[in-house]
Amino acid sequence: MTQTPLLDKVKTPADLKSLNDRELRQLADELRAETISAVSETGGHLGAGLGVVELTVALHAVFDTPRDRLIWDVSHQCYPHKILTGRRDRIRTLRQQDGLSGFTKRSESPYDPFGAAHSSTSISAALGFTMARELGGAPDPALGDAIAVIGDGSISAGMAFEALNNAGHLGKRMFVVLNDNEMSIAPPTGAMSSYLSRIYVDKPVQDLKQAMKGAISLLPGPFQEGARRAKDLLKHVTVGGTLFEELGFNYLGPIDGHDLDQLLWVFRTLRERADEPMLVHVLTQKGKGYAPAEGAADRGHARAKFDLVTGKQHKSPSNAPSYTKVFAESLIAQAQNDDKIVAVTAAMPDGTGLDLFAKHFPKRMFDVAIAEQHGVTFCAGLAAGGMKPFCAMYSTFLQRGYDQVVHDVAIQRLPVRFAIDRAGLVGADGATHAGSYDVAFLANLPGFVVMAAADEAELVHMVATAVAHDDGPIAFRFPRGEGEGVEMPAKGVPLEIGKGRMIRQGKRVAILSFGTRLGEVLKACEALGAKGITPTVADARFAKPLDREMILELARTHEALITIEEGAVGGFGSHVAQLLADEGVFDHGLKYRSMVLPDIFIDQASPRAMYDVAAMNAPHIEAKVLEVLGVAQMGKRA
Ligand SMILES: Cc1ncc(C[n+]2csc(CCOP(=O)(O)OP(=O)(O)O)c2C)c(N)n1
Ligand SMILES: CC(=O)[C@@H](O)[C@H](O)COP(=O)(O)O
Ligand SMILES: [Mg+2]
Repeated sequence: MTQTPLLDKVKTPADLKSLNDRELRQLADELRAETISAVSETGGHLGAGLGVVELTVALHAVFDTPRDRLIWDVSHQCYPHKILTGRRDRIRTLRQQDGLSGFTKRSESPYDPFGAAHSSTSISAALGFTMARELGGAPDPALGDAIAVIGDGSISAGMAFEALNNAGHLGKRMFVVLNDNEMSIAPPTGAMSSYLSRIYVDKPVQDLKQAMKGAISLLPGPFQEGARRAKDLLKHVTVGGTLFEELGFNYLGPIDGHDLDQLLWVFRTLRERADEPMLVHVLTQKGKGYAPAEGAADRGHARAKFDLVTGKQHKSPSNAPSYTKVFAESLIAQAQNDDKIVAVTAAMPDGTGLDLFAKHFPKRMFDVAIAEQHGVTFCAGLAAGGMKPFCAMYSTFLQRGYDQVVHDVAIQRLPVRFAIDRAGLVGADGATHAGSYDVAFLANLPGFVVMAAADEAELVHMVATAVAHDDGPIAFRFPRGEGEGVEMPAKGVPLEIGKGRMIRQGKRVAILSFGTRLGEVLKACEALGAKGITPTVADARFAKPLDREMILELARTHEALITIEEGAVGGFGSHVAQLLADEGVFDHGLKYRSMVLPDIFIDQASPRAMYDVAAMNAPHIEAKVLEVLGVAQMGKRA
C-alpha cells in the first residue's frame, strides 16, 4: 500500500495553505496514487481525474474554496477534488448505492458549488456566480471568484461558446481553465479541436514563469514594481489573436498542466492581478501517471474495477450480446443494402456502437462532437436531403437537443430515425444519466412513432422498422447492458406500425409492458402462477401510435389492466390512460394501474437496485397484481 503521509494530513483544502511548493508536489503524487487505488476498487472515470491532479492541487492551494467557486465541467474528473475536499474517507464508496456520486453534487459538499455530468455547462454557471457576486448575492459562504475547468471535448459544444460570448461581453473577473488533453471519450473530432492544436503547434509550451520574469526585467523600473494589471504583463507572453481574445477573454497559455510550479505561479499571479475574464489554456495528458491508462486508446476514460498492478479489469462474463452491439450490427446489416442509411453520434462512437458502423462505412458515420443540438438538426437536414439518418444518442443526452427534435424534425415531419440507447435507469452514473424522459417528451409530438424493444430480437426488428418508415420521425429505445439471451432472428423484419403482440393469454388481469420490463413481468407471472393467478401479458411495442384495438380488447376482457415502462410519468401509461378515458372504459369499472418511475431522482446503484427503489422489479409487479385484484388484503386465493 502506497504511503500518503501528506495527504493523510489534508482534511480540507485549507490544509494546503500550510504546505510549501515542494510539499505540494509530493501531495500531488500521493493524490494520484490514492485516486488510482480508489478507482481500482470502485471502477469509474479514471483517466480524466489523473490528468487534472496537479491542476486540482494548484487550484485548491491558490484559491479559497469553497468561498471561491470551483466548477468542474462534466465533473467526471472530480475524484481528486473529492479526496482533497473532506471526502477521502468515503472515496471507496464512489458510484455505489448510498456512496459518493461519481460527479459533483451540491447536496454532497459545499465544495461542489454546481453539479454536473452533462458537459459544457461550467462557464455559464461560473458566469452566473460571477454576476451574482457583482450584484451582491451573498449565500453562505460569501461569493468569491468563479473558476470553470472545462475540457477540450466539452468546449466544442455550442453552450460553452454561448457562455464565452456572454462572459466576454460582461467583462467581469472570472477564470476559465481550458484543460486540453486532446481527448474527448474518443479522440475529439471537429474544427475546434484542430484549432486548439494549431494555437500551439509551432510554439513551445510556454514557461510563463520565466517569460514573465523576462518581460518584467525589460520593463522600466516603475513598471517592475507596479505592473498592476495582469494584462499588462500577460500580453508579453500570450499568443496573440486567439479566438478567445476575440470573444473578450485574456488568453494565457498554453502551459504544461503537469508542471505544478508553473500552475501555482500562474494562478497566484492571476488571483492577485486579474480584473477581466481570463482563459488559461493548460495542456495535460488524460490517464497521466498510470501506464495502463496512458497506453489505452481511451486513456482510461472509464474503468470497471481493476488490478492495480496489471490494470486488468474485472468484468463479469456476458451471457448475451449488449443491446448497443445488437443495434450496431443490425444497422450495419441494413446499411449493406441501403446506401441512404447514415449514422450520427455526438461524441459517443463507442457508447452507441457507431464505431463498429464506421469501420464498415467510414463515410457514412458522422461524429459531430459534443453537440447534440447540432446533431439532431444535422440529421433533419440529412433527412430533408433524401438520406436516412440514424441519430444515435443516449436518452439523457438527447434531452439537450429537444427543441431541435420539436422544431426541426417533428414539425417538418422529417424521417429522422432516433436510436435511443441507455433508456431507463443506467446504474453507477446515477440520476444525471438516467434515460427517464424520452418517451414522455417524444410521444406527445404529433406524427412521431415511438417504440421500445422488449429484448434484443425485438431491437433487430425495430431497426428494420425504422429503415422502412419514411413518413416522419421514428424512435426506438433500448437499455444499457446485455440483452435477455433470446434467440436472434436471421434478419430484421419491419413491424406493422402501431401493433403490439400478445405474449401469453391469461385471465382477470392483463399486464401491458412497454420495453424490457417484460422479463420482470414474466418472472412475476411465474410467482403469481403458484398462487393460482395467471395474468395475460402483452408487449405494446409502440407508445405511439398505440395499438388501440389490442388495448381496448384487453380492457374489455379483463377485470384489471396494468401498464409498465422504464420511464417517467407522462409516457406510455399516460397515453394508455388517456385512451381508456377517452373511450369511456373507466365508466364501466376497469381497474387500471400504471407502473412508472417514481417522481424522484434516483441516486446511483446497480440498475436492479435502482429498479428496487422504483418498485419495478418482479416482486413489485407481483404485489401490484395482488393489490389490484384485492388479493393481498384478503390473503391467498384458492
Ligand atoms: C451533453 C453531453 N454529451 C455527452 C456526454 C458524454 N461525455 C462525457 S465526458 C465526454 C468527453 C469530454 O471530453 P473533455 O471535456 O475533453 O474531457 P476529458 O475526458 O478529456 O477530460 C463525453 C462526450 C456528456 N457528459 N454530456
Ligand atoms: C461521463 C459520461 O457522461 C460518460 O463517460 C458516461 O459515463 C458514459 O456512460 P456509459 O458507460 O453508459 O457509456
Ligand atoms: Mg479532453
